[in-house]
Amino acid sequence: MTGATDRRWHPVRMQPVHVWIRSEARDTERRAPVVPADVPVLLDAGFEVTVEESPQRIFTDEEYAAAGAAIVPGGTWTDAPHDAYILGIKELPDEPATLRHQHIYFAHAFKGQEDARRTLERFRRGGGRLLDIEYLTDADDKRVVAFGYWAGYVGAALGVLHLAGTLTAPLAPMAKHELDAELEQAGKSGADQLLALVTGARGRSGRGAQRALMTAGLPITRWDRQETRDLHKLALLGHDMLVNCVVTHTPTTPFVEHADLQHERRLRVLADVTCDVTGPTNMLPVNTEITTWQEPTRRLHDGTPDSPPLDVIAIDNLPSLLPREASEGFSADLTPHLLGLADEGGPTGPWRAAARAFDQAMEEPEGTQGT
Ligand SMILES: NC(=O)c1ccc[n+]([C@@H]2O[C@H](COP(=O)([O-])OP(=O)(O)OC[C@H]3O[C@@H](n4cnc5c(N)ncnc54)[C@H](O)[C@@H]3O)[C@@H](O)[C@H]2O)c1
Repeated sequence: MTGATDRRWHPVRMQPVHVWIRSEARDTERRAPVVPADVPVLLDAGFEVTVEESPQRIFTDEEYAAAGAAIVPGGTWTDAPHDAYILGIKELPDEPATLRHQHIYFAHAFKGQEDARRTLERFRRGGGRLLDIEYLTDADDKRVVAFGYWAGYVGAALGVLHLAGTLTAPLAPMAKHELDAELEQAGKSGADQLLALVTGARGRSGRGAQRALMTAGLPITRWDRQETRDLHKLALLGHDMLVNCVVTHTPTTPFVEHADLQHERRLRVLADVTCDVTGPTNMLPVNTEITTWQEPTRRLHDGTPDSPPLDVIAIDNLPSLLPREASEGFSADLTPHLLGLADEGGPTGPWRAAARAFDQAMEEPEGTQGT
């Protein structure tokens, strides 16, 4: 980290830090980055907190008002004071064409897609800055806030329900107690005799996946880096379900390849939480497409006389299916870092890391991002 001082982040702040929680543009997105229960934490630290009205958010406007936030109409962030941090989860609406504020959200804008370039261009034109939550990292380069736990929970749960024959589409956001009741029922109906393997078991989503499997009573095999070093394919294929929660950037022997499908196997469901379906480190190259809330499962192989058909679940917005729990967990992790925006010496390390990632993306010449 360089010691360079940023004009926008001068150590001596005259104004309190202003966090402006915008309404989400995507109408299926019910999550919130900060929940009402955490608003007083920010207010007590001297922050100003504004929340836009939203008909779809899992927490009501009244809950935010009762917590002490100022409530304003949806979409008014465009007129927010210049120094307000505009906080959201998913993409911004297409307008305005120029972005002048500092925005905190998941923009997926640093990997060279067409949309990414357009987003960065909007920031360039308006002089604003993107502090992408994916790039809030600590000194060990580890992400400090993520939705992984509930992604793993929901991914494994959907896998269990599919094994039990009770998964119904289209999927819709639900309450955890409803999902848990379905898991317990699936367990009682025989799913508790099925074998589940969780890869990436020590990570956030791996831990969430195990929790859901325990709710249904399935026996769990847990593999992380050490257990996959010498990959035991026959052991892997001897499970009914694989819940994949691995994050790796180094090419590694994939867990399930096309040739494996001809072997005698028990495996019949792949729940791919990672969803890295087109990346160079896709651990499940038998699948190259995501699945959706409308069609959560897809058949990958019809089976052989000795082996069952194989289906995949690879939904890339799993936490949105449990919006309340996902928001609460995320807010608990993010709020202490928001406090770091008001640090005496300027915003703390993770914010500086996110700002560096943005500056780097802005500096890269056209067409080289993500290569
Ligand atoms: N589908 C969704 O809706 C959704 C939502 C959030 C996150 N995700 C994705 O889920 C994935 C997991 O995220 P996370 O927060 O759990 O990550 P994490 O970093 O907490 O955990 C990853 C785990 O994988 C392990 N690992 C790495 N290489 C391995 C290997 N070769 N064999 C076995 N284990 C290995 C690591 O040791 C670690 O324990 C990410 O790709 C993330 O983008 C998906």
